[in-house]
Amino acid sequence: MTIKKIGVLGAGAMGGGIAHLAAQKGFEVVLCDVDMKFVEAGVAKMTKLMDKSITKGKITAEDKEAILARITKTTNLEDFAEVDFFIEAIIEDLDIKKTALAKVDKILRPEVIMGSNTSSMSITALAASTSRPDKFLGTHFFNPAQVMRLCELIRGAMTSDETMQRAADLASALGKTSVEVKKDTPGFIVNRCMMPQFLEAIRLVDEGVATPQDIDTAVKMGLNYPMGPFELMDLTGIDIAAFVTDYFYAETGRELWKAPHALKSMIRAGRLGDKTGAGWYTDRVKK
Ligand SMILES: NC(=O)c1ccc[n+]([C@@H]2O[C@H](COP(=O)([O-])OP(=O)(O)OC[C@H]3O[C@@H](n4cnc5c(N)ncnc54)[C@H](O)[C@@H]3O)[C@@H](O)[C@H]2O)c1
Repeated sequence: MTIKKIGVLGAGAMGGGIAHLAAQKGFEVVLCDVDMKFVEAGVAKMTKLMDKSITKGKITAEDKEAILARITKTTNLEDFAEVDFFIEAIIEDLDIKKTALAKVDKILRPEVIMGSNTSSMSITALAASTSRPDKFLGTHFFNPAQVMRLCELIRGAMTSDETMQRAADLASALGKTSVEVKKDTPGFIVNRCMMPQFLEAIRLVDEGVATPQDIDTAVKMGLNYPMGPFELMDLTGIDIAAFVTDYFYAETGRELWKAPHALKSMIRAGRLGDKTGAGWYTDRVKK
């Protein structure tokens, strides 16, 4: 089956980005959320981004109209009946995801592959809520999906080789480099590599070795990273970092993943990063 139409459930930061990317690449898209206002907000965000691209001469007004025309906006799951590939990008809650996936599974044609954009949950557990665990995998895009080059493809316990190959082909058609995560492990590859760096950086602060600012400077200048760990945590959310490390600890019991004191203090103080106006830094968000 040739993939022409992609279904995306959840029109937030990731679902909206994936829908935009797919429509840019010439796919028809069905974008669904619980309320039309969320779908409209997702489309408004892509429209704003495309208006900027027009100003910069990267795309034309006709390109923008063609991209938007490829997106069907809906709150009705039945509209997924004709899609050739499905991606779930809703809230990071296992029960809510499982309930939604079970409903969508009944609507999709039997041969259609289902991907989840979860950043942490077990692909095997999500797949078990459907009748097609062999045709279910993790399709982990990064934020913003239109820009970031990677897509992690995660095997659940039952995912078939054919499903992995077809998902890799789709990722490539979407302009992404994909990597195969052979086992359904917490954090997959990227978050598993990134979290120890966050935690070690926080421990350096706890030990009084250096300030967040100096650690960021050291990492950027010494390792040639585009951002330091504290800047990146402020951008992506300190609560997310805490959630992820608590989840890793609960799943593995390894001391390595125990949240350091300074991380807990930030959460208790309600300093969650840019979204709350302050995090490790107080001057990143423009008033
Ligand atoms: N934000 C990131 O940086 C990032 C990066 C990679 C992966 N992820 C993962 O992607 C997924 C989506 O994250 P996000 O940041 O886009 O979240 P978000 O909060 O921006 O958007 C989630 C959307 O899902 C909708 N939704 C919730 N329940 C629904 C349901 N039952 N049916 C239909 N729509 C529903 C919400 O209304 C909302 O519009 C999560 O699993 C998250 O862990 C996020």
